[in-house]
Amino acid sequence: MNQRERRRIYSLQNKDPINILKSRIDVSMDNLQKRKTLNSELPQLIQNKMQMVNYTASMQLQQKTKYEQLSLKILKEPYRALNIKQRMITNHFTLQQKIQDTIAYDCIKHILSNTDNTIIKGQVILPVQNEQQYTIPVSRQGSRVVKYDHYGLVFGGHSHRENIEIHAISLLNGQWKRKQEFCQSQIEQLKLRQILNPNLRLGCYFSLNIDENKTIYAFGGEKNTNSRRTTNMVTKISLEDDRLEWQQYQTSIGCRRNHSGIYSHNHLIIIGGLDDSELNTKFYNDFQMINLINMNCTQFYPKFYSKQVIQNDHPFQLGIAYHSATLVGNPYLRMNYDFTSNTKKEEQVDQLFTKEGIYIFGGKDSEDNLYNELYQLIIDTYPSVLQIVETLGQRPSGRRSHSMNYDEKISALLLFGGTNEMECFGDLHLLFLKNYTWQKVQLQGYLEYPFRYEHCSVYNEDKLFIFGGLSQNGFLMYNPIQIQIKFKTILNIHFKHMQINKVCCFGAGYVGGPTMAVMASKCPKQTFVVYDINELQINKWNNKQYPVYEKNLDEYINQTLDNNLIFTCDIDIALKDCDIAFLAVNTPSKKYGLGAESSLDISYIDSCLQEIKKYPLTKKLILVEKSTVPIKTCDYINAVLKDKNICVLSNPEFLAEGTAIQDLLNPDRVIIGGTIEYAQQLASLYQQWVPKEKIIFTNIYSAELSKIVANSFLAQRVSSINSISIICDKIGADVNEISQCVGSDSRIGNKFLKTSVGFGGSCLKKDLLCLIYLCESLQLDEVAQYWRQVYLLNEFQKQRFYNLIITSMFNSLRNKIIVILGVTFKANTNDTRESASLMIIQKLQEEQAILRIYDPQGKIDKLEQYQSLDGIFQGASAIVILTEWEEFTKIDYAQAYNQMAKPSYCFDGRNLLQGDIMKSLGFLYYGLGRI
Ligand SMILES: NC(=O)c1ccc[n+]([C@@H]2O[C@H](COP(=O)([O-])OP(=O)(O)OC[C@H]3O[C@@H](n4cnc5c(N)ncnc54)[C@H](O)[C@@H]3O)[C@@H](O)[C@H]2O)c1
Ligand SMILES: O=c1ccn([C@@H]2O[C@H](COP(=O)(O)OP(=O)(O)O[C@H]3O[C@H](CO)[C@@H](O)[C@H](O)[C@H]3O)[C@@H](O)[C@H]2O)c(=O)[nH]1
Repeated sequence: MNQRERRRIYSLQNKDPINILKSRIDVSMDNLQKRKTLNSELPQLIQNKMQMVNYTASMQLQQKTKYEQLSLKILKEPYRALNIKQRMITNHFTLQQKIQDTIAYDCIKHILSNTDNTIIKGQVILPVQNEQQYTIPVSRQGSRVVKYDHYGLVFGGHSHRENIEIHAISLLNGQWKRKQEFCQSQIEQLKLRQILNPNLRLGCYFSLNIDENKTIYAFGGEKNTNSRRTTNMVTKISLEDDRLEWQQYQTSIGCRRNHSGIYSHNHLIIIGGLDDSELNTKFYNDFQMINLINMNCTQFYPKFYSKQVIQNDHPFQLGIAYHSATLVGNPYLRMNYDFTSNTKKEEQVDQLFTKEGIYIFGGKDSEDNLYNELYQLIIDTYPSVLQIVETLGQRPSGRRSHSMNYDEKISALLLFGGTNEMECFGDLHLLFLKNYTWQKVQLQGYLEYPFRYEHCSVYNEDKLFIFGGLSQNGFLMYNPIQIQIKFKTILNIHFKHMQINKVCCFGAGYVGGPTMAVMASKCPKQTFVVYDINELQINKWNNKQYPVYEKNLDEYINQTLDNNLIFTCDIDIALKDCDIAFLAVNTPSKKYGLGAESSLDISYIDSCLQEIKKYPLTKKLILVEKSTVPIKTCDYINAVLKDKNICVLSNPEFLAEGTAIQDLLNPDRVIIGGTIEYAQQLASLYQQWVPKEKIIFTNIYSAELSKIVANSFLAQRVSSINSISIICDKIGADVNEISQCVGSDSRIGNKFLKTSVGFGGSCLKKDLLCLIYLCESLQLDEVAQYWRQVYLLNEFQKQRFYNLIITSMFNSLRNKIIVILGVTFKANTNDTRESASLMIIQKLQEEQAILRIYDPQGKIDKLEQYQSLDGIFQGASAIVILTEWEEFTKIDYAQAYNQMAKPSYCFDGRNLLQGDIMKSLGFLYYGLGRI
């Protein structure tokens, strides 16, 4: 670890976190004040904008003469050279007016129309590098990169050694260039020159730019790794084939590093930075311009505006360093554009100019306060202007040593990584200049790699390449990463919340009832009608004797029933003037014919379609598949109802029984597949309580398939852990411990790793079988076999459990009393469909055992059950636990043991009890996969 690194870590360790936190809170409070205007005080904001327009107009008059004398003095020399100064000035003023109008218009347009429905995803990729063939640079911090054709040229940086060479990373595939390729001659020559002249070298924390002639300019930074002194030199490197140059020039501005340097029009604009070569660290707050033709330097003093009001204080009073600055726009465009010829084009150019300038974000001052405003420095006005940009959306938190790029195609700034001293960021944010809205990119893939600061990055097409930097722990980052950005949906259709007035639902079962109750409570302005052909079922709902047992269901029914929630058997009440109809009827495994026991039976869906077909619809009906259906059921619905004015969407339900209300209130995601215009209409309901980013729009087949796949994955996890329980039984390991160890890996996760007597329920098995059937019908035999094994293992686990009971009891169960605890397929539901207990009870009956069955909620048809646990253990030989009801953990097993026949067995099909305690009480205890 070098001295600087030690100093850095020391300073991190010795920072008073409370003070840091306090200053951060101060900054946030301040921002909160500033930002309050955005939504609530819109008219005021617009007024401000208009005042600004008027103000600018009067300023323009006053300044016109001065402007004519002084305009373009610094940056506009090339304009003068082309003798178009006069035209530029005139146009500039009309332009200024338009800019202000555009800003005001943009702002109103955005807030009123809410068009930012783009989901932006970023795939984090680690490009595979071949060390044999490629020149891979050593890890480093503080290096810089510029774009050169399809390469990022990486210069300098600080690591355990001097980094004077240039590396090229392909911006197409993120691979370092082959040794034999890429301007080998230039690099070799540069190296040679550096060796000949050791003063010509690049250190780190400098700024790097490339001009239109492919000449690279570096300014400032540390001279080299050893001395680590700052410099004020400009290094100029020409990479043109036959004009290779490597020159250095002294400038008159202060030596510095961690400044920002931006190339524009033969000038370098330098902002801030710091110099710690001497004992006292000096933070700069100046704006300097280096003329790259004659190396003359000029300091300039922008007028500072905040909220369109001129400020007396300089925003960077205490200096600014470790920030990022990025140029937006291209002054050449304006120079060559004929404003008189084409008004349409003129508008486009105006749009661009509105956003032009150098954008500055982040960094810190000499007292370690972080900046988190976005500043725009407009350099081509006189005087130049520095203003705080009022942005919408979630602005990135204050940070330093991040990186910022600009992409012209999407007109957005891309801000990545950095640190706030307490944490290191791995996030990517986009600021769309179209509407000044920040949007955070949802990253996927190698999520542990992005976190870094003091890195460098370059953007090309839709990929951000990131190299070097330090990790949270201050270690150098080795892996270069690439983030591929995908824009999921850019929607310009506006939500019209009030367009949906009435919603109906076919099916008042486990899904239909709770789903409509929650929807009705969250969407009080819409009416929800639940329709079922089963009158008994409807009566139960209307009399609050719910046919389903779900925690908190009562609360939602009480809130809504007879207000905006109706249960009925009358199809007219359901379909009259209805906007959206959910199909939430049962789709069990088919019991007959082709695909029997595998394919899903959609005859109940079919019966709904027949009802709809008969009904005289008066307006367009959005028909939503809420039931789990076989793939392409949507095509079938369209075929059946082809003469009706309908649109089909797929919106599968992911609630699990026992936690239905919670799942409906906070779904992990809401998937809506189908025509986007109608999907939006449905989304407008969900948006009343589900965060926008959780609503995923897909194509309709993807939505249908994703439901079947999700349940198959869940089944696969249960079978996986159950298969391990079998191994554990053989070798004496404990499957609960394995679940804990394996589930602690965040990639694997700890859910759905509880071993059991086998998964049950109306969904997992039937949906898994539906996937198997799909594979078979597509003649994908290997894939079908893979999934079938998940199903077979589940059957085996049930069989294994009743074999365990029978063999442990010496195959002699006849007339023995066996207590069955639990018949539901899991706890907290009254549902017994496909419950493992059904099979086990049947097998024990075949052994002629006397069964005493108890379940707090579940009831199996035609089977006598105990209403409570009273007297249930008297004279029994065994207890068999089949459902993980909490009530079963609270039984006094010592007392139960005393009442039971001896030997007393306990077969725990859920690993619910503590085996050693049960054994110490005298039980012959058998769990799954545990000693
Ligand atoms: N139960 C769950 O936890 C769950 C979760 C997610 C998805 N799903 C899926 O949702 C669908 C419904 O499941 P469920 O558990 O609510 O079923 P369910 O059996 O509890 O309820 C279905 C209801 O539909 C009614 N019905 C049948 N034909 C009808 C018709 N033509 N018109 C009106 N009503 C009719 C039945 O009478 C019944 O009350 C299934 O496809 C299932 O796979 C279920
Ligand atoms: O670690 C575990 C988790 C579950 N199970 C068993 O797996 C079965 C299914 O459980 P669960 O998925 O919680 O219940 P369901 O209500 O059937 O819900 C599933 O099926 C629904 C209907 O499609 C989906 O909406 C849900 O997302 C999906 O979890 C039950 O027998 C559980 O006891 C285990 O054995 N071990």
